[in-house]
Amino acid sequence: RAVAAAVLAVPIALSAVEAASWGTTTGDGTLRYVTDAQGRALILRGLNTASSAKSAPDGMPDYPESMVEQEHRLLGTNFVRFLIQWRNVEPRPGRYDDVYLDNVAERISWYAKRGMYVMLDMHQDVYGPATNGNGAPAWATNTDGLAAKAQDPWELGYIQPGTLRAFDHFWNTTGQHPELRRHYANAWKHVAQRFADDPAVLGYDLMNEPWGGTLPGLAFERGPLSDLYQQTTEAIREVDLNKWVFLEPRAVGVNWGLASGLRAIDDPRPGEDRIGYAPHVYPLPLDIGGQYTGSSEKWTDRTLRAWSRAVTATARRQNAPIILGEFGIDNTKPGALQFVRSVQSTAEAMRAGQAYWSADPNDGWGPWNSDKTPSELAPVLARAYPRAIAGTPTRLRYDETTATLTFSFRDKTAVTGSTEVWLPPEDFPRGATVTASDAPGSWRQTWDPESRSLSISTPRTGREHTITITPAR
Ligand SMILES: CN(C)c1ccc(C(=O)NC[C@H]2N[C@H](CO)[C@@H](O)[C@@H]2O)cc1
Repeated sequence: RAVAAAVLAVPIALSAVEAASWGTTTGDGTLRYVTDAQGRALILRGLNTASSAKSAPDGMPDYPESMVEQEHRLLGTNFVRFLIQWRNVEPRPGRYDDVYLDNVAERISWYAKRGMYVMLDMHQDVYGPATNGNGAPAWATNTDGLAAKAQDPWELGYIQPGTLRAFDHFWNTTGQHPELRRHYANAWKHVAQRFADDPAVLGYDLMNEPWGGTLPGLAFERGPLSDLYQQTTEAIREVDLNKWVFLEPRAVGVNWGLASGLRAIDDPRPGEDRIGYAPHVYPLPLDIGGQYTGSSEKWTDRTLRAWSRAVTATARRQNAPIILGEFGIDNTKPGALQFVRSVQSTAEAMRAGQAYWSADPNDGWGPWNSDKTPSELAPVLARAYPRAIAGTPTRLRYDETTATLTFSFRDKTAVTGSTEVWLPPEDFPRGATVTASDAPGSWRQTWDPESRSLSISTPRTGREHTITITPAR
């Protein structure tokens, strides 16, 4: 991995210099929030499900409904970044596989049954199976006969000559395949047509970890990547005016904390844009094999602060809510669980959604062992959080040392319902003690031990509300 990062670091160093010209604002966190049918701001927590789908012939993750129930109960998840693939949506040019989409719809219903939200992620790594990756169909893969051998580590596959060529044709950098981006946008249009009326589907993550082939990072993002996002958003809006469209920056560099060059995308829907920002974070010190200890921990923390500033700056440019689409680590590494807590705290301070990579059992990264029992990561992911806030959030923090959850919000017109908080059994075995900044007697709380859900209704006062929740003694 160190070799991979070093080889890749050259273009990054160049774009880092370029990126510096972009600068980043400190910002005060996200501007906007994804809201539910009652207008409440959603704080989304979930898993990426799942890497096993990448190689499955039917494109489905090896993750039964019983595991959805288990994660919802043990981790309190209310969200999933669900992997879908272009190869399964459009196995032949212009021909869509609706049986595949029926299978996706069934999985979505497992989450819907539990009040969970689904973001569909059009996943790719290293372009597609024909270049030893996953995602793109064979008919859309043009290597011109150049080598695209499997690599160890796998990331080096991105710079295989054949893979670079496949990406260059897709982005039409070669000028020889303008049809491929159109097919991609129309594949998304077909998916959106299928799920436009499914209330559990929150929106569409247009491309996982985009790579520009031979195009350097910022030119790639400002050019063909932003063009594809605009083209695809317009195609989706022909059939779906309401789901959120989520954009990812280029992976290399931005996952490490560099600024993104994405242009702001115009959403043709009537009313407010519904464009979200869904970056990933994989700090370079850990990506090149370091562990979250000593100097590597300090560098990683610097990375997380830079990442937060850069992501907030890009989200501001787009006026977009933020969902951290991926973060993860090999749990066997020293300091791994503390790293996960650091990322959770960083995303909380931005009031961003979070999806951990990944739900797959037995890969040493996820919350499940190979026998599907909870791993040592599970209680770390089982973190108290407000699932839906009856206003505009202004502050969110969980102090794991004292198991104290504090959040603040302002009243917002047209919001109905109460604020809903999930509390894990480990930290809140006997429920919670709740204090509010509102006058005693003006607010109410209800605790449901079965769903571990705390409901808090607050009066409309025009003043900021602050709620503090600690374990009941
Ligand atoms: C050279 N390029 C383009 C590159 C290198 C490395 C990653 C990566 O580690 N990604 C982090 C995780 N994300 C994927 C799934 O989206 C996982 O397989 C990686 O662990 C991405 C791209």
